[in-house]
Parts: sequence; C-alpha cells; structure tokens
Amino acid sequence: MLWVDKYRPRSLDKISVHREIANNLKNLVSEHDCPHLLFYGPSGAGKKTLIMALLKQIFGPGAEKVKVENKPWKIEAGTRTIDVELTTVSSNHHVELNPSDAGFQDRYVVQEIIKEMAKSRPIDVNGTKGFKVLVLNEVDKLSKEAQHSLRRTMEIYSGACRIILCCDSVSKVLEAVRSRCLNIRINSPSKEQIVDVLEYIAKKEGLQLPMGFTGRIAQQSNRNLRRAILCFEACKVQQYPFTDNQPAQTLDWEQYISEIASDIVNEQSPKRLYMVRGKIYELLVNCIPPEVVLKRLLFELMKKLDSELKHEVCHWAAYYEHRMRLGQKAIFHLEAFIAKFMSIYKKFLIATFG
Ligand SMILES: Nc1ncnc2c1ncn2[C@@H]1O[C@H](COP(=O)(O)OP(=O)(O)OP(=O)(O)O)[C@@H](O)[C@H]1O
Repeated sequence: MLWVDKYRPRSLDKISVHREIANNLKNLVSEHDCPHLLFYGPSGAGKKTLIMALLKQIFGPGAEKVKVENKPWKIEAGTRTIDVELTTVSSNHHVELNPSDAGFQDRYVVQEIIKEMAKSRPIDVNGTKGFKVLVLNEVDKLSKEAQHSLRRTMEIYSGACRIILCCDSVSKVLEAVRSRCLNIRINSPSKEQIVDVLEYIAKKEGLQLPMGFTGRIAQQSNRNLRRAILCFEACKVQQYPFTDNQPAQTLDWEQYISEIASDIVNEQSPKRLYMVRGKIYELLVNCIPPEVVLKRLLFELMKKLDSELKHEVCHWAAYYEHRMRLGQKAIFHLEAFIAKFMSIYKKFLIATFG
C-alpha cells in the first residue's frame, strides 16, 4: 500500500493537520445536526480525508466497508434514452460519485440518478429513520443546469439525505448551492505541518533522516500534502539511506511537461507542433487530466517568458481552458493553445530581433 493511503488518518481524532476543523465537525455530529456541507480548497489539502473521517464519526466503522461499482444507467429524457456510465463508491450509509464524469449529460445524472438515491431513506432495526449521505466530488465542474437541479434536490430531500459536496474552487459553484450548505474551507497545510507529517511517517517506517531533507520535500511540494508524501516515498525507493544532498524527486509528468515547454519555446513550426502533439497524447493516455496539463504547461512557460508576453499568454490559456470545458476532445484545445502560443512567441521574436 502506498504511504498516502497507509498513513491517511481514518478518524477525526487522529487528524493532526486540520485539528480545529476536525473538532468542529465532531461537535456538529454530536449535536445530531448535520447540514449539507461543502468542502473546498486546493488539491492535496486533505478534503477527502476529512470527509471519510466525518462519515466514520457519523456511522461508525460501517462507513469504511465500501464497494466500488461501475454502473450503466438508462435515463429517459423526453423521446430519447440516454446511456450514462458512472463509478460509485458506496457503503450501507453513503454513496460517493463524481457526476461531472457524465460530461455535458451531467444534468440528467443530477435530475434522475442523484434524485433517486436521495429519495430512499434507510431505516435501522429499531425502525428509526436515518439519513443517507451523498458525497459528490468535483461539483465545481458541473454545468449550471446540473447545479440548479442539485439545488432543488438539496431542498426537497433534505429530510432523507445529507449532501456533502467537494471541490477545488468554490467560485465555480452557484451561490444558490453554496448558500444551502455549511461551507468549510480546507487550506493547504503549512510547510511546517507537512514536515511534521513526513517525520511521523519516517518514525513509523524506522527511517533515518538527514538534516533539512523533509524541509526540502515540503518546499518542493507546493504545500500539497499528497505530493509531498508521494515524493518522500519515491526518494526512499530511489535511494536509502538518504544522503545529505539527495534531491527531492520531481514527478515524471511534470518533468515531461517542462520538456514540452522547452520544445515549443525553442522552435515554432508545424513540424514541432506535430511532435508536441504526440507528447500531449502520451500524457493524456497516462491519465494526466487535460486541465492539469494546460495549467502546468502555462506554469512552465511563464518561467521562460518576458514579462510583456505573460499577460497575453495567460489570457489565451484561460480562453482555451474555457473552450476545453465546453468541448469534448481536450487534445484539440491543448494543441490550439500551443499553436497560438507559437504564433505569439514567433511574432514577438521577429519584432524584437528582426
Ligand atoms: N490530517 C492529515 N494528516 C496526515 N495526512 C493527511 C491528512 N490529511 C490528508 N493527509 C494525506 O494527504 C493525502 C491527500 O489528502 P486528500 O486526498 O484528503 O486531499 P484532497 O484535498 O481531497 O485532494 P484532491 O482534491 O486532490 O482529491 C492523503 O492521502 C493523506 O495521506
């Protein structure tokens, strides 16, 4: 088992990084008054960990006995039938799913599937009516229509179910949805907190740490706890005992995108564009999400650009990110951004150096 899973705290009592939030959640549950919740914050900050620990606090160890299912659904929408396939993770008490996986059909997922799930109310052996929890990930990626439907479901079925929403950016969630939830911001852990978690893991694994090694990993992780733990484990696999000047591993795909950025800054031609397309395909087939590729590529390009170009390149990155969300084939939009960048950069070079 990877360390990120092995050392993920399983209960609210064991959570060290977001101690205060964990305590508040515990109080919320003990008062038997759990509203709909919206967890938001950057990737790798610890949102899912808190949600899973919260479910365990509400339902006990039963919440951890989950099964993963890949279910096909048939939805009647007027005269036509829509086929949707979704992966759900469920226990007897909760169902977790990612409705935005259905792409532009997300509205039907919310209107039909989530509504069906929210309707059924569990009854325990004593005949007491409980409530079911629906955990919906990446709600910021849902279309506006889907979010409006979600708002209605939240209102109508609030007696039978509680909805826990999870997303990176709350600004993309409709105000109407936000206002029906208790919003909980999960900040990225500080560098010191990341160092503490890494030292705890090292102690449990019986590892000797050179001075400042965990600090270097924390620094490079960009305050992403998951990335820090993964990087720490990669360093251990690469070389143990650790040496004083051992570099913190960068992730392969980040290295690869850095190469792509160098490729397009060094040459702007159809031949180079064709070559880069192959590399982008490589990233996509290895399940690196297209938005992450675009964001990282922009980050790498920013390091290499003159300040007068930065604004324009950012503008076009945002433009193509938006188009990517509207469309289906991410590769078209990634390639279009790269072609646009090449054209802007070439014009700049000609204007500056002739
Ligand atoms: N309080 C904590 N103490 C120790 N480790 C933690 C804590 N919270 C999270 N982690 C570690 O960080 C990793 C990432 O956390 P988690 O999956 O909860 O982040 P997330 O915010 O949901 O990320 P994403 O939005 O990318 O899914 C976990 O696998 C776990 O190992």
